Amino acid sequence: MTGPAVILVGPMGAGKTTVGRLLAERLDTGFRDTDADIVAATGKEISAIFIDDGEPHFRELERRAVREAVAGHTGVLALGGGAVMDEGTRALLAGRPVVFLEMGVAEAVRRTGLDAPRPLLAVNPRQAWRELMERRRPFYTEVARTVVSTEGRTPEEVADAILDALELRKA
Ligand SMILES: Nc1ncnc2c1ncn2[C@@H]1O[C@H](COP(=O)(O)OP(=O)(O)OP(=O)(O)O)[C@@H](O)[C@H]1O
Ligand SMILES: O=C(O)C1=C[C@@H](O)[C@@H](O)[C@H](O)C1
Ligand SMILES: [Mg+2]
Repeated sequence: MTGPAVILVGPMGAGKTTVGRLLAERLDTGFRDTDADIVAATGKEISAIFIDDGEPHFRELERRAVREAVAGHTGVLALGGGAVMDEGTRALLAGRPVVFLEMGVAEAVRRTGLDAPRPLLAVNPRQAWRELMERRRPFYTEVARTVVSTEGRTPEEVADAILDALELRKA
């Protein structure tokens, strides 16, 4: 099956973008992120798309961005945190090298508080994150070939764990 060498899924703040970039460097390949593709295509930040156009519109853009990236990218691909909620996207991911980057709520709130605003966590981030994970965990697990914990690991250590889990280390 052609397509990305690694596909990263997981909740906001799991490190898909940070670890994905590192992993692409280690594998000497390209990095692509569907959130960044959507920003580039629309000329708008993700939070602005949510506010101006609504979440359903964002999800439609995301569906298309995932399809294009899975068809056209052979390096490391990070998906938006909510992409796996779409049934067609889950079907597209079947049999591919998908990694679920996992962490607990305390760490999630610490990390997502640090940088870019996440529209879905704007109000009561702790409770919002917990509810989100309850809904999403079965889908992350369903699409994943392997689950890698990001708790207590630096992004470099997470990248190493992914290389081991997918047996991608060069001899
Ligand atoms: N293993 C880690 N340990 C500590 N901090 C981390 C780790 N991985 C990522 N971070 C930090 O957590 C924040 C979120 O990381 P990142 O943006 O890569 O997450 P993401 O999964 O791409 O989130 P989103 O779904 O919102 O795009 C960043 O500030 C990043 O530096
Ligand atoms: O988990 C989510 O639903 C999201 C995660 C981010 O990657 C962005 O795609 C957006 O902020 C929504
Ligand atoms: Mg990201």
